[in-house]
Amino acid sequence: MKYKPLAIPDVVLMTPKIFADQRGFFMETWRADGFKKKVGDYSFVQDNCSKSTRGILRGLHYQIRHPQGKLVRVTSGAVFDVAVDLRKTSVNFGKWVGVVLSSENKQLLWVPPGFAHGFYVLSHEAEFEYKCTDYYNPESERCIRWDDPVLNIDWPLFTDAQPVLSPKDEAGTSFNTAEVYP
Ligand SMILES: Cc1cn([C@H]2C[C@H](O)[C@@H](COP(=O)(O)OP(=O)(O)O[C@H]3O[C@H](C)C(=O)[C@H](O)[C@H]3O)O2)c(=O)[nH]c1=O
Repeated sequence: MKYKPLAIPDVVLMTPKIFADQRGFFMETWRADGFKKKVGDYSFVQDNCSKSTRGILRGLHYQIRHPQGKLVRVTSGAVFDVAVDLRKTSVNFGKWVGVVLSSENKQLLWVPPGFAHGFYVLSHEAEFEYKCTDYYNPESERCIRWDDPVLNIDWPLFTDAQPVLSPKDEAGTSFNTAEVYP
């Protein structure tokens, strides 16, 4: 497994070693020892999976209490995955990083607690799997709009349609009015 800190160094792009043979491939997608050494001492308590179709955008989500670290990957298709630093004391407060995650590149992204997370589906369909460091806590869920002008995220949008959002995401707040982490 290779671990590469991104422009916001707490966000880490992980590239598994792929063992390909005539049957297909094998890869280790996560090891506690390597993750603890290279990323940090986190425990995962919940695994999630979602499926979306082309042009769907989920996010930008975070839990203001019970903040979740997320180790995310795409098992089918491709998405543009975004993490936004919501830690007020961070030098990268309000900054974002984005990467393409796909079943082709098989990469994983570590999104630490303190970040908002979202993704935009680039392929016909995408299955998205992730491990979380805390449990789902709907009361503390918050959403910032994907198109917030201050965050100014450069989503690789299709020109033929606006992103498809859930009502919750349509009703997201602005970054300037969002609750953030101390
Ligand atoms: C997140 C979650 C949701 N749910 C239920 C609540 C709803 O009835 C249904 C769909 O939830 P939601 O529309 O919030 O799902 P997403 O839009 O995919 O939200 C997720 O997508 C973005 C990208 C994230 O980073 C978060 O993990 C999460 O907010 O699943 C659960 O039962 N447990 C959960 O952990």
